[in-house]
Amino acid sequence: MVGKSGGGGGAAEEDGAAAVRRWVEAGGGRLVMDGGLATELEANGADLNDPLWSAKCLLSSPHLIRKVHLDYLEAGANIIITASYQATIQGFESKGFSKEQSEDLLAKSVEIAREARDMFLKEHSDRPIQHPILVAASIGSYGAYLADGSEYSGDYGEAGTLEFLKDFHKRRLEVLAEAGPDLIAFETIPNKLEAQAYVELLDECNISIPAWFSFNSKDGVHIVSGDSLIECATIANGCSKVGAVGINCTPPRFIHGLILSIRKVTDKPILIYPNSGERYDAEKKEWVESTGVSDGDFVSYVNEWCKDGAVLIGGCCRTTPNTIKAISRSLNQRHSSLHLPVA
Ligand code: MET
Ligand SMILES: [Zn+2]
Repeated sequence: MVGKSGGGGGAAEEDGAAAVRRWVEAGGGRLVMDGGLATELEANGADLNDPLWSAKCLLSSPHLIRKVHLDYLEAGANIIITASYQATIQGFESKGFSKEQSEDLLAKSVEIAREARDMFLKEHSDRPIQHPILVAASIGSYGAYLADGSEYSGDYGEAGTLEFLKDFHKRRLEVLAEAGPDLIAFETIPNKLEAQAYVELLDECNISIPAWFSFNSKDGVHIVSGDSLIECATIANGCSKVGAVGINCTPPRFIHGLILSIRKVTDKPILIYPNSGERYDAEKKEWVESTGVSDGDFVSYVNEWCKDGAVLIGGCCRTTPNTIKAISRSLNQRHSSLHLPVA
């Protein structure tokens, strides 16, 4: 069995959705996720113009990653997502690192997040935090590793075979699971094939940590490759290790309809962490600002998403600790009356 249990743990054989429901309940019925990590690292001065994107900070500025995790925790996040989104063994090797060093860098992303959690809990030890604080190990798609924008097209050309994708992600998944996160976050999944590869790997690698599957959409109906969200959510629903299914890095205006589609095919907890509504121009490698929504507008959607059935809510690219603070306030968590053993 790969993975140590943390953040409240639970029996190893507990199914993923049951584990997430237990955490959600301990959070008073909702959990707040963090906001954009990479874009917030940039806002803190990091230069991420590199194929490793946010994972570059694992090499150059781990303290900055820890700071951003802490900023999100202070803003009220219950879940922080590690800087491993674009961290891959293959990506580090192409920078000249050995396999062992590359694996250590992956594990380091989880260690930094755990450290931030420990610091946060210590900082608040006079009035101990009772709600769950969880570390989710991010796994970005093969397209994210390619760093050519294909995580927003899901078009992998020749490489788009099930076996290739499983082989690409396998060791990375094992290393991240062994580093002791509470959850595995398969984020920004652009196509059905990659979802299938993840499901098979979770079983074949005997991963004992609950995972979430989060897809992205550009039209409010399909995921970015054009594959049907309903089919993708059905694949996630078929895996007992998947604890939650949802949408990330997608404009807020599309979320309502997407939640309704997911609900048609699964009872698993639903998670939502949209981007700010701006569009990423993959060629220019920049966010196009005009269509973004303000933190206030973003939060005006939160009630609707809750009514639709989302129980884990946060933000993705270009959302900030202020966005998360606003979400946290609006979810009105009753921290003082909650009880859950942390880590
Ligand atoms: C392109 S989506 C990126 C997700 C990642 N968790 C981040 O916020 O950096
Ligand atoms: Zn994003």
